Amino acid sequence: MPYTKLEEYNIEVTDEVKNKFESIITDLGEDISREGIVKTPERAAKAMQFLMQGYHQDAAEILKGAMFKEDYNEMVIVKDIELYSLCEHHMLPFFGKAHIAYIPDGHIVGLSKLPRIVDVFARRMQVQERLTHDILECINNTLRPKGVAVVIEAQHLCMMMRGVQKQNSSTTTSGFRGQFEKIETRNEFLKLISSDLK
Ligand SMILES: Nc1nc2c(ncn2[C@@H]2O[C@H](COP(=O)(O)OP(=O)(O)OP(=O)(O)O)[C@@H](O)[C@H]2O)c(=O)[nH]1
Ligand SMILES: [Zn+2]
Repeated sequence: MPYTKLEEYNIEVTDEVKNKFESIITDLGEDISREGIVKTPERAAKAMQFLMQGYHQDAAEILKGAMFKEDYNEMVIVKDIELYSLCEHHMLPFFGKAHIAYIPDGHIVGLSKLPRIVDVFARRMQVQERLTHDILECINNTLRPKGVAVVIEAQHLCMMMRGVQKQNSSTTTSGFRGQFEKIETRNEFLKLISSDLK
C-alpha cells in the first residue's frame, strides 16, 4: 500500500475493532454503558489504528522521495529522534530515542525522512532489536551509503507497569553497516551521541 498519513480511519476496521474493545472492556470488569466511556471503544479503535499505521506505509518509498546527488563524504548524524512503539509481546508501549548516522556515497537524503522512517517502523508491533534492524537495513538498501549506524535507547512499559516492575532500567540496541563496522568510525559516532546515552 502507498505511504499515506493517517488522517482518516478505515470505517470497517474502526467498527470491527470497536466491537471487540466493547467485549474486552466488559470482560475486564468495566460497565460499557457508563456515560464517561460510551465512546471509549471507538476512540481506542482509532488510537490503535494510529499506533499501527506503519503496516500501510512504505519506508523505502519515503527515502526515495528525497534522495539528492551530492558529493559529501562525511558523517551525517540525526540524533534524539523520539519514538513510540508497541512491544509485540504485551502490546504495551516502549519509548525512547533513536540516533541515526550515515556516510553518503554520492547521494544524501532529506533529513526529515530519517525520523519519518523511524515512525513507519515504530508504528507497529515490534521488538526493539527488530526496530533497530528495520531502520538500519532500509537506509542501507535504499540510500546505499558507505556506512550506516542506528542506536536506540528505550524504556518498556511492560517492564515498568507490570512484570518485573523496574522503573529505571533502559535498553540500548545498535546496528552498524559498512564503514561503521570499523572501530574508529563507530567510536566517532558513539562519542558524538554519547551525551544522550545514560
Ligand atoms: N528482546 C526483547 N524482549 C522484549 C521486548 N519487549 C518486551 N520483551 C520481553 O519479552 C518477554 C516475554 O516473555 P514471557 O515470559 O513470554 O512473558 P511474561 O510472562 O509476560 O514475562 P515478564 O515480562 O517477565 O512477566 C519479556 O521478557 C519481556 O521483557 C523487546 O523489545 N525485545
Ligand atoms: Zn512487552
